[in-house]
Amino acid sequence: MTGATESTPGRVVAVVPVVNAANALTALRLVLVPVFAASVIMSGMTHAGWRMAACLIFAVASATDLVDGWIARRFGLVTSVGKVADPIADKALTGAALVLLSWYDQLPWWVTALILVRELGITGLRFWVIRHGVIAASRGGKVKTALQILAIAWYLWPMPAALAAVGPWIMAAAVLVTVATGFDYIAQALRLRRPR
Ligand SMILES: O=P(O)(O)OC[C@H](O)CO
Repeated sequence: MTGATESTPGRVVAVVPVVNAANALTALRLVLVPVFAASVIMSGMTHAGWRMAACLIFAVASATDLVDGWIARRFGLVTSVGKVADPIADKALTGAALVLLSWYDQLPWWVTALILVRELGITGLRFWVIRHGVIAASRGGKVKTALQILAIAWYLWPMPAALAAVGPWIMAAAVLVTVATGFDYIAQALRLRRPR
């Protein structure tokens, strides 16, 4: 699909189509969430084969997070819809994974609750300031998502106890960055809402 070009007196504004490859990958990530959840449920976190399948689906869905951002920047397909939808798709995927891990007693509920409160709160914050500007994912936000993905994949993949014991440490790092970047976004939102 090609982008249209819109002219206004004195300036030319390129209009990027909302239906583009980058946003399609974001949508694919959302579609993979129930497929991933079904495979975790099939595993009951006890069946090694289903756990591996769940982990691989989770990895593919997470990889779309890297690729959609790269495509959007490389081919000039950055849209406001994409900037808002991308973090929402990430949160749907990691949120589903965290809830399922807690449901199957792999992760304390307070960890899942803390991360979900931050993720849903920041999504709400993005809509609260949307009239003033878009809060795009920051570098810290991307590090946070990468840590969450690594930690979740670690919990999902069946492995010997000595290796599995590393998982909580990765999750602890993810929690710290999740909270710290949450405060950073709050500061950004307050700056955007400040009367000029
Ligand atoms: O920390 P957030 O809410 O900006 O989310 C970051 C995104 O998940 C990165 O793709």
